[in-house]
Amino acid sequence: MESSPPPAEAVVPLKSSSWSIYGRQEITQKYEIQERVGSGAYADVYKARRLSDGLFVALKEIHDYQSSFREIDALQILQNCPNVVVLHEYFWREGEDAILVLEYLPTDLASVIGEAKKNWEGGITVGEIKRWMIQILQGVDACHRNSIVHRDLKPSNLLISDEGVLKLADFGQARILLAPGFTASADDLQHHEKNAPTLNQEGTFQKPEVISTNDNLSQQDPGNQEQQFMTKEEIFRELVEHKAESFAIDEIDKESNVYDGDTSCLATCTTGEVEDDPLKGSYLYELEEGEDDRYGPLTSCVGTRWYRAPELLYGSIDYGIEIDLWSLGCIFAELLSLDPLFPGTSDIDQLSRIFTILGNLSEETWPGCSNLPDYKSISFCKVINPAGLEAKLPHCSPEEIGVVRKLLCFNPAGRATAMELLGDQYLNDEPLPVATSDLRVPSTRCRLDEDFPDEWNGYRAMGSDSDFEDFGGVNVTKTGTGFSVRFD
Ligand SMILES: Nc1ncnc2c1ncn2[C@@H]1O[C@H](COP(=O)(O)OP(=O)(O)OP(=O)(O)O)[C@@H](O)[C@H]1O
Repeated sequence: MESSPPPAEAVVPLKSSSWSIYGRQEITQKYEIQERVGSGAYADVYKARRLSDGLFVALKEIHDYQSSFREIDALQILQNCPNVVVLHEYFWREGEDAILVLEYLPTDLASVIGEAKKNWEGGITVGEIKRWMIQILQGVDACHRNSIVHRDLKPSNLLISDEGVLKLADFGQARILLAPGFTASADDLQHHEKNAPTLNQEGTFQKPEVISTNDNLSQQDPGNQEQQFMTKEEIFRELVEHKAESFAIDEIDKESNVYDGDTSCLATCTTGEVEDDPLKGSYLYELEEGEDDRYGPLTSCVGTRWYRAPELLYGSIDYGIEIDLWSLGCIFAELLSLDPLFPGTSDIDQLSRIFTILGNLSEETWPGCSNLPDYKSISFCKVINPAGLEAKLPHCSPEEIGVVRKLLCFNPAGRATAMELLGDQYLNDEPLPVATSDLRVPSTRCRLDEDFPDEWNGYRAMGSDSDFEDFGGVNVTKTGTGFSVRFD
């Protein structure tokens, strides 16, 4: 707990009395607001000090009902996970924005990568990379074991404490894939967490939980008594059932006009772009005249394209935890190379970049992919010689590339789970992961717009989907059934 006041320069309040949070008496009675630290698509985040004990917190004011609901729900379920941001309390009344009181985390993985690229000779060491990976995997594993799919994993949503502890944050797009008959009471969830399976040396899942939160992976507690094993197939079967249940919930949401933040590539267009969108016919939820569009899909998911799984780019609404695993592959590649792996400027450009490296998505690489909603609307010319991950990760060892490859598999069922990767030989081989306390942590958050203007332009462009002028090296033509993309 922080008790002493921060250095003067850290509290220079970037304040405006017009901030709506000042109108919330229940907040100002308990917290002293210090500065605004971030603004996202749905929320403003402030650094504040709890008056009772001086603890620094982040106040997240969420302007969207659905996001508030999702974030609170997910964080309550994950409250005991050391690699997920702590929700201290929340304030939410009918007709008002929700305010979440979160633990304050001064930096994030995007800043580590930015700092390493700019100032660290030799980049991030292998031992550091492994420790970051382990922490990310433990956070993602906790989500997935609780049937939560995060849906927006990216380096800037992986927040980091001064001590180097990494925590998953921004659960505004998370979905809880409920098991039939599973009610998420606090007791159930603690029990679920405690008894969740983990991977053992033989590649089967073992109960109860033995993954250590200690620094040394090899010091896991061997003393578990109960020996129940589940195969990967059994775990996936369970998750497929959860997926079906979740889909039913999406339908219910739709009927009650509480829209899901659709994560298909189409969801990233702005309203003005809809008319020009080649895949317009596939929009999931088109607004009726006079309908409230606050929760509509058209503004959701902006800013996540670089980490988005191919099935989402092709408009899948029948997906599960595997979309997070694709994002993990992109994040790990970025940790290794310090550059985003697939920095697409539009969704079609995103797919083009993926295919240029990995080869085309086809029935051979993923049987059944031709049933994806937008698969037939757009055809990509065959990439004769895919460049391969080696071309994007030229300084990486085969083992490092192997870890990324296990995640960037077209067929979602073929992607390694977080549990499996935690047991991966790569993480247990020399050089071993450094201790968390030995990780280098930047003292501030990297401002992408200031530190990396080129990348920032790319991030900004992520909001637009239909701008064919953005295509570099890709030729798009209209066909009878949709569009065809040729690589120049
Ligand atoms: N617990 C926290 N501690 C410190 N800063 C935080 C915390 N949570 C969020 N922030 C900052 O606020 C920014 C916006 O928060 P967040 O990503 O949760 O909101 P969002 O509206 O869902 O964003 P996005 O549009 O990126 O998805 C983050 O990028 C981060 O800089």
